[in-house]
Amino acid sequence: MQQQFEMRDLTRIVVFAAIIAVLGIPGAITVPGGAVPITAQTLGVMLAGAVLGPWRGASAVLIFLLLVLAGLPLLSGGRGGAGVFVGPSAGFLIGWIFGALVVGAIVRFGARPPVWWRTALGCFIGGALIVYVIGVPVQSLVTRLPLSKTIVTTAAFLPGDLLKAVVATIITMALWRAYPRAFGNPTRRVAA
Ligand SMILES: O=C(O)CCCC[C@@H]1SC[C@@H]2NC(=O)N[C@@H]21
Repeated sequence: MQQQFEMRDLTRIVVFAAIIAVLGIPGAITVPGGAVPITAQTLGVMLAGAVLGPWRGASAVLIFLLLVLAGLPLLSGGRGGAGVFVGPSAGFLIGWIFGALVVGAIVRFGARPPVWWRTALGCFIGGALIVYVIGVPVQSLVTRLPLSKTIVTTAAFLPGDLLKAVVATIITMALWRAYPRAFGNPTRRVAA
């Protein structure tokens, strides 16, 4: 029964879709020579997977992206609409769905409570590497920049994405201690 989808799950999913949107408010950092910006929204993708688990986390990202597709200006810098899904960021945006899925799978592997090092590893592998694996080839195709050169521009994302994985880990561990219900159907509580 634990896997049953509840109304509260939908609420959690919508809350995390909103968190991803809010993280777009500070805007983006343009990478010199790169067509894809640095954005805090990947922190929201990591948190969605780490806190909600793979499927609910990916659903939060999917809802966010559907709202963007519908034209809501929810991407950093107030962008939205179908155009972003055929632009240089397209693969990264689709990669966010799989990224959240992988973050959640790694963090949730072996059940709860979340373990800090696996949370950090999951956030970095899912929230950064998996996103790059899908995003970089698409960026290369769209911009017609050789793959090797596109990979070089991707290095600019690494420091920020590492930092975001650390921040996502700290928030996830703190949230588990303070409010395990956020994770949905907690079966075990950690000692304070
Ligand atoms: O708003 C956009 O158009 C950008 C979406 C994709 C940004 C990618 S996701 C991985 C990497 N880390 C970042 O901070 N930016 C890129």
